[in-house]
Amino acid sequence: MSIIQVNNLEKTFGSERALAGITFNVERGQIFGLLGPSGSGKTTTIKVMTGELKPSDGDVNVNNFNYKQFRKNDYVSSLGILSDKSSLYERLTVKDNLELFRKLYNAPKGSVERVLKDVGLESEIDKPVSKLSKGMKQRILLCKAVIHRPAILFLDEPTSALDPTTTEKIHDMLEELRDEGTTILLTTHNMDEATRLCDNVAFLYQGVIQDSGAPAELRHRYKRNEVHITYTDGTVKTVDRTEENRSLLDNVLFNEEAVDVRTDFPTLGEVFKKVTGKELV
Ligand SMILES: Nc1ncnc2c1ncn2[C@@H]1O[C@H](COP(=O)(O)OP(=O)(O)OP(=O)(O)O)[C@@H](O)[C@H]1O
Repeated sequence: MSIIQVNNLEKTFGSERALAGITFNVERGQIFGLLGPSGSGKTTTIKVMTGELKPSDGDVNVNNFNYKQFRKNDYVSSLGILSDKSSLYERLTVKDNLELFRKLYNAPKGSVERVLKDVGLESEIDKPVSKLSKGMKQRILLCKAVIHRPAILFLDEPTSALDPTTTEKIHDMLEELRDEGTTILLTTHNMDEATRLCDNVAFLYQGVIQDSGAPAELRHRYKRNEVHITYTDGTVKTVDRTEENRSLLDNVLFNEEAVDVRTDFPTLGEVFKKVTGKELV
């Protein structure tokens, strides 16, 4: 059974309809990406799942808890959350910050050193948080979210506005967490991030899931039926992959007339634009 089940979830704020009845499931041990431009409803979805907001309609079950039980301690302690509201005590050291959360969640001694090692920041353990760079703080916030080894991790735009090296380190850590069995639900605008990390994604736009699937499957589903041939003299020809071009394509491959033969797989960003008519920015 799926660890996250969202059925016809609706959320309205007064006359504003943030979620217009969305349905999706996440399997245990997957990284699932909610992709959408600003205002599409990603944060609202996460806030419902973390118990911060109540659904206006529909049903949500996470890790065998119904949304009506999302305020229970057992539920809350099974989650790790990283959002733009997550914060650290600037004047305390990295160690003191993380020890506070370790004790709060009853995590074993040594957990602080373990998570810091995972994000490559063990040498910063005695520094006050105020002395760290933005990328380092984000990695410490991730440590805070996972110190108690939660079953499910909710990440609201975990790498937005971070440099490529920090982003890479965070991606490595998320993959390790998945390998250990953690289920991760993240939101992002970043299609490269989604393509690299996510087992499945849902395209959210105007409070509606417009399409969903594995990134490779979506790219395959929306591919153009064209083949680009680069011949040995440098000329490039584009032909449709149809029955009547079969012998031409066979010849190209068999006679080694071409230096490159490529089919056109759109990027996930191009697929998003095709589905919604909107750039994912
Ligand atoms: N507390 C609130 N009161 C009123 N409207 C809200 C509230 N929270 C969200 N909304 C509205 O719901 C819609 C979805 O917002 P949400 O924050 O979920 O989008 P998002 O996809 O996370 O965007 P971003 O990428 O900018 O964070 C927006 O139109 C927003 O204005």
